Amino acid sequence: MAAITRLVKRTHSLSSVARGFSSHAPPLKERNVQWVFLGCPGVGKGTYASRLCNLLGVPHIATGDLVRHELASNGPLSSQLSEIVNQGKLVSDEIIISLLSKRLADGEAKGESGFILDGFPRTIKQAEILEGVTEIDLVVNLKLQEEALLAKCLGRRICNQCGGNFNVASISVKGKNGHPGMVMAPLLPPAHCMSNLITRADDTEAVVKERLRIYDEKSQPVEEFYRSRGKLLEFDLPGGIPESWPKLLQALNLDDYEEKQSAAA
Ligand SMILES: Nc1ncnc2c1ncn2[C@@H]1O[C@H](COP(=O)(O)OP(=O)(O)O)[C@@H](O)[C@H]1O
Repeated sequence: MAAITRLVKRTHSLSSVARGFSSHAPPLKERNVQWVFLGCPGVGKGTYASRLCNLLGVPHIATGDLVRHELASNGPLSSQLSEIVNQGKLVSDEIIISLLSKRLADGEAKGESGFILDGFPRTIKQAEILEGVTEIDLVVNLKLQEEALLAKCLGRRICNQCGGNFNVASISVKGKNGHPGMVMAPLLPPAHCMSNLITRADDTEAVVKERLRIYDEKSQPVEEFYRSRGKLLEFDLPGGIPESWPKLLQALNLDDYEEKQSAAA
């Protein structure tokens, strides 16, 4: 705790996060969900978190997107950030908290309520800071067999016009050690995006391997942090989106919710 207090004193980060989050969060029934998505690079946190956000009407806040946005802005942090991100390392807690607190404060000014955080917290220190300022209702830990993770990262493509996320990898993992095999079809872009596809600079084999190593070292302990608080929902992805999405909704008790939403639409 002292270390966090020091971090906070040095960066004033706690007060700025607290400004971003409502410090006196209303009881759960009166506010939207405050969830966290954990999982290795390539697991699909962004895909499932953003689908759930559309369903639940809460913002999808991905710290990786905040970092990429800052990088693209060519602001004072850009060159420092590009070096860190392109080596697959983690950005400092200080920088990430300042980006996140600004995003939360901007959202609050626009009347946003609730969130799904994707890619945060990634260290125990970040988890402790978050715990100090707001209540997290649920932490979803997405899991996928390791063999599929690298292929999924290498297959990722983004349309530089519409911002859509796609995946050109066709993945087939053989069953072993009691795990069933799985097939994941590519998520191909529509024809008009084809010529606009780009690959993230940090989705090269060497950098993805380093990100996976850093996940094991720094982020896996965050799973235990939430497990010990009874907040962790483990979810083994059974395949691609068509197989996984309905099962994830079931696991979250939202299968009815989706039907009601589409009936109301
Ligand atoms: N919470 C965080 N703490 C530190 N660095 C972060 C955090 N979130 C994102 N980053 C930085 O942004 C990069 C991209 O993040 P992200 O898009 O979440 O990638 P991934 O596919 O590895 O989950 C990370 O490799 C890291 O450098």
